[in-house]
Amino acid sequence: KFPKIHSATTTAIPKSYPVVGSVFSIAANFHRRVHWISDILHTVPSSTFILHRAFGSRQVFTANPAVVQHILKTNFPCYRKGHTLHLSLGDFLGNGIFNADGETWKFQRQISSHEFNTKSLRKFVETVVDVELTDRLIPILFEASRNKTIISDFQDILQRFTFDNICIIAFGFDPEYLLPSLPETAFAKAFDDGTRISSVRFNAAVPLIWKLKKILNIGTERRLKEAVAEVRGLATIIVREKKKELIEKSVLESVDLLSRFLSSGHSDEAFVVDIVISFILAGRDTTSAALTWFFWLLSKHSHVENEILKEIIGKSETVSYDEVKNMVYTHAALCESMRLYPPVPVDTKEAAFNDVLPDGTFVKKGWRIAYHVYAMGRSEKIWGYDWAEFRPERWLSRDETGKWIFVGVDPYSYPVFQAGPRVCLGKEMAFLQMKRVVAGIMKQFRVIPAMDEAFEPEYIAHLTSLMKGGFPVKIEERSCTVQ
Ligand code: HEM
Repeated sequence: KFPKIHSATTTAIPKSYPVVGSVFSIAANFHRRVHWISDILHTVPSSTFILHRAFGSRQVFTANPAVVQHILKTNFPCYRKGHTLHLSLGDFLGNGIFNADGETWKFQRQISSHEFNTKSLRKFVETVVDVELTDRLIPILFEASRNKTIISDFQDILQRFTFDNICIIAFGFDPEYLLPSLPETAFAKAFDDGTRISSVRFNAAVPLIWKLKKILNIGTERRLKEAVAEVRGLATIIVREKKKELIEKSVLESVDLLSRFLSSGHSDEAFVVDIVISFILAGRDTTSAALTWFFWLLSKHSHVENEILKEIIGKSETVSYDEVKNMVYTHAALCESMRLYPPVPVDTKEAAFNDVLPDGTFVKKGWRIAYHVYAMGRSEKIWGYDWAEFRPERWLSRDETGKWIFVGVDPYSYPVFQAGPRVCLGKEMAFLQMKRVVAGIMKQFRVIPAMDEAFEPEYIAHLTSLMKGGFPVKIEERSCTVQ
């Protein structure tokens, strides 16, 4: 039993005033907005409510699977990224897939889906992930275990790992961010700032403030401008080099996403840069966040650790692509961990026309509507009385020989990867990467939190989630035995 997971409290829908709506409550809870909205959703019987923002703007929040299915699939044409997202994220993401609707989105989705076919995924695991694991991550963990030093932030190590991985997939460029010296790279730092400031814009209680700061070029808006210039500057250099490389090569040898877009006839630099930036955003902090919480939960649940070890023992030294695919229990444990700590806690759309949700809620054209992944993962209505337990077995059954079989759940009750036509393109890639990393680390090491036994880390989120303050750990070499 794991009782200390953030427990829901009864929280009423905030009071709304003329003109300013619930701006005071929104501002007061801004630092804990994910938990606050989640608590309200657990309190209201319909699991859906309308938040009144300033100047008549409205945002619907829901944790109801039937409503999620309606938004993401049944009435997909109505629920788009929309104006507010486009405006808030546009400076950083341009027209990249995360910020695109209609034909621009369709085109990017079509071309990039080739990057996720079986051949590309196998190559990703057997080259990109394996090399980074063997040459960079394992040596760092080995040094820490041998010298008995504390790794002050394992989350940072995992972020560096996934950043290198995704840059290779997206650009064919290795930023070498995970090195023993843990270098500062201007590109990664600028990327962080760009994401954080864009997310604050999107969630702002009074958007007029960031708009004024932008006009005056001060504070965070000034930093955003610099960060965007840095990210786009480097990305443009890489695009130009890649263009030259593709002219020199008689056949297409590169398999990165950038090469695919350039060879599909798209030479507009700004657009190709947009596409690549969205992919880096998609692939970097999502899997690192998932792995951070996974290793923390694992340290508190020895029976789960043992089951995973049983699955890993007997696999080849560098666990192969096919072996990784078949790690059923580990797959379930990752799903369970992301249920409680989803890498993307809230996802927002905007209504293109008036609509009525399946629960009767009226949605006016232009309103924002968000499905709350975090609240849904902690909903007793969806997961039952034991929702607070970390129990991978809820995703599994046994076949007649006693082997684990994975039993999925309806994606509208578990929209961790979204669902419907815009379901996450990198879902399979993410699982392969995470399972390969888990196997690689757990085969040799135990990851032990270097924090007080009773300390419960805090879940926070910008666009993706984070363990607040980082994850300090000790690393112990494992003699691979199952207790
Ligand atoms: C645990 C890891 C991951 C999680 C939980 C996750 C979750 C999500 C979610 C919730 C969305 C919907 C975002 C939105 O439209 O508002 C999404 C979209 C997307 N994801 Fe992932 N993601 C993960 C890893 C990855 C990876 C590794 C990649 C690629 C390298 C990737 C590529 C994408 C792309 C391209 C989209 C946009 C799809 C579209 O709009 O058609 N994701 N992901």
